[in-house]
Amino acid sequence: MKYAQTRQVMAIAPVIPVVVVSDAASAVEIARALVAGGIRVIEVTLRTEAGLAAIEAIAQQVDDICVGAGTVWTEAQAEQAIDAGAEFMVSPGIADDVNAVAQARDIAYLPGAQTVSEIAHLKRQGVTATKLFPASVVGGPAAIKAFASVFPDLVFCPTGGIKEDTARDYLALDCVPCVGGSWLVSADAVAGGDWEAVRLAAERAVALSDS
Ligand SMILES: O=C[C@H](O)COP(=O)(O)O
Ligand SMILES: CC(=O)C(=O)O
Repeated sequence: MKYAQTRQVMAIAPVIPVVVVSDAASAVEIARALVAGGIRVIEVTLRTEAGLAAIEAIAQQVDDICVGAGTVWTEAQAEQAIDAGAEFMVSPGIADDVNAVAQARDIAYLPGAQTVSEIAHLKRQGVTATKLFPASVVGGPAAIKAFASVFPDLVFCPTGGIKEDTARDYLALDCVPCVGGSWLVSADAVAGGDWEAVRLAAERAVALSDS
């Protein structure tokens, strides 16, 4: 069982941008803008029809970015995402079938948890890195501190309700190498094709790792 790759993905940038795309062409533009701003990782959710095609397009057309699939719930979705070029997978909660595919195909995987019992379940499955979702609702940095006290060997990628002005509070914790968030790629920027706004948001996100 290899989970080192998950921590490698988490080390790429202080923020994993989570995107919901409506077409593959704009997904490629988003990915290029993120790379131009210094963020070389992107999680494309499978919440839209375009998700898989977007992952494939980014994998084929954008250099120097680690593309992953988010909102992966089923074995079939996991297989399709990896075949499309996903280098990591994310689930908002526990999805044992997806974990099994991740292990079988030796790919990075970040499953979500909200409670101590869910984290304990993931740990029993061999998971050493989990996302906390929705982080702001579950209790924010204070909740992560409490979870870390009983799971000192785990790292977290809190996601959900985190913004540019609150990300540092999470990143200040030793057990949080990165956070996830959709704020870098706003719906307005995508609707207006404002890739410069995405690039600038990515630049500011890179700066979050400055102490
Ligand atoms: O739907 C949730 C996103 O995946 C991440 O949450 P966010 O939009 O609050 O950053
Ligand atoms: C919330 C998230 O990251 C996901 O949908 O996978």
